[in-house]
Amino acid sequence: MEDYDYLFKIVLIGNAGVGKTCLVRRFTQGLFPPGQGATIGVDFMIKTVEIKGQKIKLQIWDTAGQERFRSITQSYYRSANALILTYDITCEDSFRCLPEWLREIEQYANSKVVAVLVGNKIDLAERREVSKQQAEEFAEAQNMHYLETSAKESDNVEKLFLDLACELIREAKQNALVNSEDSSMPGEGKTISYLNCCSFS
Ligand SMILES: Nc1nc2c(ncn2[C@@H]2O[C@H](COP(=O)(O)OP(=O)(O)OP(=O)(O)O)[C@@H](O)[C@H]2O)c(=O)[nH]1
Repeated sequence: MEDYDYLFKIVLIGNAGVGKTCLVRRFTQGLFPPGQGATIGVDFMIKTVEIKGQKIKLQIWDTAGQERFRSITQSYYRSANALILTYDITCEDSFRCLPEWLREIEQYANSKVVAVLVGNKIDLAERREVSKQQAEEFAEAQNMHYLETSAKESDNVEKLFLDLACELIREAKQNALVNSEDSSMPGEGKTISYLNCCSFS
């Protein structure tokens, strides 16, 4: 028997050095690794969380941002339930590359994937190169949620993953509802109560 109610696959993508590995380590291990080296290919971690009495197993895939690993990392997009597209608020270049990453998502990910835009390193506010408003407008235009985080200070990191888990539960329930409507008898399977436990805003 499975020891969880839901299993979701979350993949982190974005330029090299924006802090993907640190976000994953902060969430899964509660630490900020000193002298974190570049990811080679893809790394993988699991964290089980409990939301409203349900056990949610999160499979978190941390991909290398370096261009030379792109063909390996792309192959992980397809089965992702969610993608966390990360940039560094102190590095405008990492923000300017976002359209390129969106093209990758369009090309390789499932069309139903839930995508979240994350601006990391807000502890370095004095070095900010991308305004929050700029990023919010970009995310809104792309129909994505947006959140700013600090893996170093642990700001919004739990919120990021837990809100995402809530969103994925909602999606899964909605899909189950649509599927059951396809095959249900009249009057059956028409209602569903959302968890409504958290939101990105
Ligand atoms: N100040 C600050 N530094 C951070 C934060 N997150 C990551 N860093 C630093 O940024 C550098 C890169 O972090 P990584 O987590 O390795 O970045 P990555 O996106 O996984 O990089 P690749 O594996 O090359 O794709 C490291 O020196 C981290 O210590 C943060 O929230 N604040």
